[in-house]
Amino acid sequence: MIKLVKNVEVFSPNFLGKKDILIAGSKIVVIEDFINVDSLPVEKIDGSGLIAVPGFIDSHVHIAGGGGEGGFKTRTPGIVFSDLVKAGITTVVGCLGTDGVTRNLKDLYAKAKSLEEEGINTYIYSGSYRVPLITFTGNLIEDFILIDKVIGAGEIAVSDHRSSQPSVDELKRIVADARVGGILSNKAGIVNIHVGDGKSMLDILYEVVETTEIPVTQFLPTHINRNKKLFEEGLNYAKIGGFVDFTTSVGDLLEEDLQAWKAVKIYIENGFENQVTMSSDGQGSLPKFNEKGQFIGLGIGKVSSVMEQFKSAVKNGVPFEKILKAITQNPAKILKLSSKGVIAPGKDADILLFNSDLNLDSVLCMGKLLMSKEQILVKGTFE
Ligand SMILES: CC(C)C[C@H](NC(=O)C[C@H](N)C(=O)O)C(=O)O
Ligand SMILES: [Zn+2]
Ligand SMILES: [Zn+2]
Repeated sequence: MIKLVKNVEVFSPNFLGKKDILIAGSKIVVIEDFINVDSLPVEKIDGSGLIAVPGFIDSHVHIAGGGGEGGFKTRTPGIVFSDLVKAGITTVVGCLGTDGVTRNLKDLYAKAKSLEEEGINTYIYSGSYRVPLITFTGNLIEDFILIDKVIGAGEIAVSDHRSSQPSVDELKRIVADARVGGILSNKAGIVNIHVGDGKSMLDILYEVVETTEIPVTQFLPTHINRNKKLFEEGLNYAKIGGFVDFTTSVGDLLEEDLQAWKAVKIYIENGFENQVTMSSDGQGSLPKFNEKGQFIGLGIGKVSSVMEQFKSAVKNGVPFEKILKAITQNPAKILKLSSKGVIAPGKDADILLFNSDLNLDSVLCMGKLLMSKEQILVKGTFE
């Protein structure tokens, strides 16, 4: 099927101006000021007054559910397909968290396949919080080579009372295997690190980088906006070239000024606009423990928070194309999703259309319309 998006302001994330975008199948093929296809059977989408941006990439979602830190009744449900569509998320990376026992990788894989059949792009991380890592094949390198959806390992917990207290040698082996697994399978081999509230913060990552040949870019540490000290330490980590991911779901758990959009703004002002990303921790639990380590309650991560933080950034004057990079081009590069994250000929047709008051009007994923004129066109199987 050929589609033509007419007369739309394009932020690729860089601003391209008012353009026509020709889509054939799942790919963007031509972007020009004016494309005339009157002789062809083309589905026209009127982009007048609308803004086109790349589909959002959420690098950290507990798509099959998570939680459990308050006992069985606090196990969270898996993600509902249209929640992702409404959040403008066209690519998601699924992960396991604290509970790597009742949650397992086969279930995570099956949920990723389910979401893919329902209409969005999905990938997964091998592993969970704990070391030794749970894997599909018993060997992380083999997971990369044999399981197409595996693009990384995580979320591996450090500096957290719920972690497995991994040694630096254990983490070295994991990141070494992820690197080689990624190289052999032409994938990112990224290691998604859950950083907790512990005082050791990013120390173990510095130690791995300082005592091996492995580049700091092999890691994607997340939750860096979870407390002020970690937020500050992340700036030093970015200075050595590290990537930093901020969690969008924690708004009500943090002091006001640690919301993801503000963290991104400050990192951009410090020159790290190509090293920052935002992810939702959707369907993950957001547990609270008191200073004695006692569980006092929990919330649930929401994928909608990516869209909320994006809008907050724009409303607070963060340049459109800069906050966009944090949820499109940057995660695409870090996750080595080379056909994603940018609106350009040859890239996948994952495109969001916003109207002038920044409400999501349409969602195209691999060239298929999932939402149009603010109406969901494609729902999940049981929605
Ligand atoms: C960033 C903070 C607020 C939330 C964060 N969530 C997870 O890591 C996921 C959760 N443990 C799960 O397994 O579902 C946390 O618990 O520290
Ligand atoms: Zn986490
Ligand atoms: Zn998580």
